[in-house]
Amino acid sequence: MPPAIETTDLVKEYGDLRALQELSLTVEEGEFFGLLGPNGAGKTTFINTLVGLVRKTGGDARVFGHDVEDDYRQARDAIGLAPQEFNVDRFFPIREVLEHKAGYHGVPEDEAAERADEVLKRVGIYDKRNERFDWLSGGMKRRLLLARALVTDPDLLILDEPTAGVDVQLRHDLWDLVTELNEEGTTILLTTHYIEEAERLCDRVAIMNEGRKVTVATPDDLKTRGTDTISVRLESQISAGATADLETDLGAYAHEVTTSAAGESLEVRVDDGGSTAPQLLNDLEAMGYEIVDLEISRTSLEEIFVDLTRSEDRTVTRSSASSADDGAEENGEKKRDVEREREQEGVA
Ligand SMILES: Nc1ncnc2c1ncn2[C@@H]1O[C@H](COP(=O)(O)OP(=O)(O)OP(=O)(O)O)[C@@H](O)[C@H]1O
Repeated sequence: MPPAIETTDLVKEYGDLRALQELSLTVEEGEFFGLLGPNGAGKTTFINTLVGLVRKTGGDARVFGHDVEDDYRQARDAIGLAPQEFNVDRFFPIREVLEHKAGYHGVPEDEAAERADEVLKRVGIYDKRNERFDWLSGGMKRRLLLARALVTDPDLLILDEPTAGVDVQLRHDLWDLVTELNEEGTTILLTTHYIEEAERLCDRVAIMNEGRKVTVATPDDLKTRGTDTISVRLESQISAGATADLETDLGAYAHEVTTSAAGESLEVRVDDGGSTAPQLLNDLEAMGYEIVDLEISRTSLEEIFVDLTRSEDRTVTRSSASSADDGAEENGEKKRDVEREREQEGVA
């Protein structure tokens, strides 16, 4: 079986802005895969390329082996997309919106009605089935986007920030539901700004920055890339002059030694706090310090993420020749994208 998603050297340019820069990424069938990156990293552009809302400038993109442009229909039919934006027809009851969506992807009428009811129950808004989109609360709208993504029974579910702005209860409901779907065999691609969400749900995550893949790893592997901090409280004070000596004496394993202003505690940054702490204790005692308390803290995934995507200049590569006209053209493309999406989603 080919991978659920396979891109090779994928490039997308909006005018002179390179939103995707030779991005090669593979998501295996059955994986729960996270896409992380700061605002503007290219996550939505990547997704939109897969679902045919954006035309790639270069490279290759396949979904279950189907080229996303040459075999658009097969690739698109395999995907259920819950986008970031609410792009739902506002004039029909939501049950009909789902029926239209299923019909658009070739599901016969009777079956479409059954599926619509089934997914409305599954996401917990069946009692709202005869209401229109605008009458739903924000959280219910998010549930509906998920229902619409599921109504075609997709092999690949793409969730673009599904829990942005939802309350804690709904976030947990959605987590449970997508975990269940993944356990049933659906491959999931999730973009999120909540590191905790990625850590909790994903088998692997790709971190993107400025259209490039920075790294791909399991959340656990990522965490091992961070450093630990050992905080030590001392009985006696460290004199101002002794701090430099400490740095030299502990230099074999300490990346950084910081002493408090009053000199009664210090923080030592090391690779692995657990295995280094006994050595540090010995060394400090040998120097004549008495230890009152010691605590080890790990770098959070969030800190590692910030570190990996730290950038002097947050803007994506854009030539200095960029003009106001280019901007208008890009906006035009954005508009065309939305129109195409509406067309494809069965909206007017
Ligand atoms: N249609 C468009 N026309 C011009 N530029 C665009 C268009 N769509 C996206 N961009 C630009 O491409 C870059 C990547 O945007 P994209 O929306 O893919 O990022 P993202 O990682 O999804 O960001 P966020 O986390 O804020 O949703 C940004 O600089 C954005 O301004």
